[in-house]
Amino acid sequence: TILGKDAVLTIESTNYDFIIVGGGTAGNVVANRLTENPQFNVLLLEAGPSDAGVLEIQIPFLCTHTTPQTAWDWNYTTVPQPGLNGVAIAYPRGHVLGGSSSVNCLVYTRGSRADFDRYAAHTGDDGWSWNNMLPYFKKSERFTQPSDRHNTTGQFDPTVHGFSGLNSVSLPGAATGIDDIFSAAINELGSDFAFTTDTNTGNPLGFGWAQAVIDGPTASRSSSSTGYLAAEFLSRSNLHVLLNAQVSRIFSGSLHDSSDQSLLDAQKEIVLSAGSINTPQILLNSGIGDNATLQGIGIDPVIHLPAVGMNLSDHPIITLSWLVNSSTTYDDFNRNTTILNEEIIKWQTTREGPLANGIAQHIGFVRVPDNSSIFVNTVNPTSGPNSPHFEIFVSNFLLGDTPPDGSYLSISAIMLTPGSNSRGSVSLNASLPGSPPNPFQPPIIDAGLLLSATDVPLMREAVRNILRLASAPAWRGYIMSPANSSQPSYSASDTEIESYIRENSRSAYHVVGTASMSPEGGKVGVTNPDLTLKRVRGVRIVDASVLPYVPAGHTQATVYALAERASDLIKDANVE
Ligand SMILES: Cc1cc2nc3c(=O)[nH]c(=O)nc-3n(C[C@H](O)[C@H](O)[C@H](O)COP(=O)(O)OP(=O)(O)OC[C@H]3O[C@@H](n4cnc5c(N)ncnc54)[C@H](O)[C@@H]3O)c2cc1C
Repeated sequence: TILGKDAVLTIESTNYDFIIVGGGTAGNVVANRLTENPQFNVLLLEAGPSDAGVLEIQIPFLCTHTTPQTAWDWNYTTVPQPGLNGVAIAYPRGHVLGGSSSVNCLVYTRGSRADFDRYAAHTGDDGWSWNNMLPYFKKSERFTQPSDRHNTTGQFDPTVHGFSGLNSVSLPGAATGIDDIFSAAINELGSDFAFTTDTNTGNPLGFGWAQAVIDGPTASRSSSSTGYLAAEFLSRSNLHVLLNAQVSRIFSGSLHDSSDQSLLDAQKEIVLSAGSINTPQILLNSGIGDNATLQGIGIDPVIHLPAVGMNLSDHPIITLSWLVNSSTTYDDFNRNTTILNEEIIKWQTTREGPLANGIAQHIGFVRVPDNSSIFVNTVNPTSGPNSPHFEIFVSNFLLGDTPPDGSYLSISAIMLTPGSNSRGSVSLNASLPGSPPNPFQPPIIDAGLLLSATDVPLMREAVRNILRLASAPAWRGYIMSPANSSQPSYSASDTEIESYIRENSRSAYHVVGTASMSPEGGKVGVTNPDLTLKRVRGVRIVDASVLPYVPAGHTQATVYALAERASDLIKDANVE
């Protein structure tokens, strides 16, 4: 059942075993898995509206139209970022059923084996190791034929994928004019650019076809809502979904003074799945955080957990673009509504065509050698052997503000291994001295980007690799000139590249770590390895905020797998 906001009073009169806060990527997985047990009565509370029928969400290529500053975005902005020349950046998060899985850019990457072995070592729980998490990646995944039904033999490794899960994944669903050129370019370059069949095996190094959370047969975005809350699950009598319902705090306490607020009880557990920004916000508003800081802003401390909202970790991204000699790039879809509308009609009638593609056709992962001068006086921030330092992906259009004319190629790099000083935070905005913050106001967000000694050198290495890729002979006659005169050239100095990086890097929106897990009994951290909130009974956190380090890849696949394991942990802990 999905209930509108008016249903609050009905909700109050009902007895729930579990209340899940946040119908996003992780929350919907948990809602689905817990309600497999007909004995469990589950309420899922989502602050945002329904995703039903929203074309911008459904059509893969329109993913860049879903944020920032839309009705499906929390529309957050960070504080000025010292690492980005003092600029405050947009910091989107999904505010809609499906959460960020309804608005993200669909790229499906899992990170490296070493990332998960580091989570296991960090928590002392081998359940988080790659070998133990691979079954959960597979459980969540349904690898589908791409929408153009092309032969995918040799384009992915079926042994590491799942084929009967609830989150659809596929290879690009429409060929583009750059596919053959890209293949020729990586053949010409070899070494770091060598072809790899699949970057999701746990050893991502190399370049290959990009996978995305697109359901091939319907050419549509697969989100936690389309998969885990499909009609067959919503019809379960023990699953109740309340939309437009924003949770202010957990634990009983006074309401905020408005008639449309309610107190709800969970008999077994509250599961916080509000994401890396809102989960710590709810905890802090509930008096769970650093005692002195909470007192300072007029909140009565309940549990002293200083790590709440700290340790925020994220990936910086940089894009270089070129004007190209082509009439088949996707730029027109982003600047001409007549052309876009024609394509939308084609997509609706055939479930094929360019709009079935996401933002990346090709992807690759590069590791900087251990003996690089970057690491002479600093710790190598890699999670372990064979783990990449940066990712490169290729787009058949200008990723960014579309110029009024011209056809473009963009190559972007994400620096995957922020150093230990690159940590931001989520804190509360105490607007009026002496009165507690309004829990419905946005928190203060610091993304902590590009603050460590290794960050810019690794970004610079990534930019040099983009330039190497773009200068492969295969692109001759295709790439014409840089799209932007400030873009560094192949012969640019380190200083020139650094200034481009500081000026143009933005977030890849892979924020984690603000309610990190740590060993049982550990003094730092927010949750135990089984994701229970430290020093509290009956509260668990299941979302990206529990990851103590950002994985070396886009984060949604990790969140799906994490939520699948968390569901098993919750079920095991609540056997009658
Ligand atoms: C624009 C963008 C692009 C991205 N691109 C990619 C990509 O291409 N590939 C990739 O792998 N990852 C990508 N990511 C990251 C990825 O989507 C996230 O890491 C992941 O979805 C986070 O899942 P989550 O469950 O932690 O949080 P979310 O999915 O954000 O879910 C949190 C949910 O809780 C709800 N909520 C929050 N506060 C409250 C409250 N107080 N009361 C009730 N409900 C509340 C929210 O509305 C939301 O629905 C992107 C993210 C963004 C924002």
